[in-house]
Amino acid sequence: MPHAYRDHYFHRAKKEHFLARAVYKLEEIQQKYRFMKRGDRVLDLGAAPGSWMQFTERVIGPRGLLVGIDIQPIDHDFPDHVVALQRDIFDPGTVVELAERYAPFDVVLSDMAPKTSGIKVADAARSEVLFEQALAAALGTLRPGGHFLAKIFQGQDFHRVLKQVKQHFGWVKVVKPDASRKQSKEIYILALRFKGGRPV
Ligand SMILES: C[S@@+](CC[C@H](N)C(=O)[O-])C[C@H]1O[C@@H](n2cnc3c(N)ncnc32)[C@H](O)[C@@H]1O
Repeated sequence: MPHAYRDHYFHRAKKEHFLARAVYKLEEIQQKYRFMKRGDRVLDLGAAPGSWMQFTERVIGPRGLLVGIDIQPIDHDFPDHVVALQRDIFDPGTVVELAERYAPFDVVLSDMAPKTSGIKVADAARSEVLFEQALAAALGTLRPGGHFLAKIFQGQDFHRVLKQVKQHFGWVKVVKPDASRKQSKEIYILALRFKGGRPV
């Protein structure tokens, strides 16, 4: 990581033994909206290296279930109620496996991000595709009344994507946590109260 990015949150994550500074974005959203509860079943997409998993595992406790997936390996020792899988969300078998083996989920999280090229329009377009894939996974695995939180880089298609989310959830809010770098185009869409299932 370039030295310039080693900010307050980076050092805090090291000190508090979190695998990434990203944890503070989820912590902030959870503290404000309390959308995850003890005993929940949670799916975390784009979970490597695993800081959201570390945080979520503590929120849901041993009676919950956490499934984290990433194309990269998730190399961390988690307790028994946590499953870490190396999978590509674009592989059609991934959502089928999640739906058949682990659904229904109370909450679907996605912090998935493309490898950035520095070309803002291209990076936003790839992030929007990842977001739509996360939304499809959520629609196929959430229980009615469940919640969805996902990252997206704001680009040309942002409002179309937001409209799509609003069709499926009772309450939707765009959130920019303090821990998200100001210069970054990333924001999170928090969508509560899934209106109902659709087959995978
Ligand atoms: C910002 S990182 C996630 C950090 C994570 N939330 C944490 O707290 O440790 C974004 C992740 O999205 C993953 N990702 C990107 N494309 C993916 C895909 N097609 N399928 C699954 N994961 C993907 C990347 O491998 C990367 O690990």
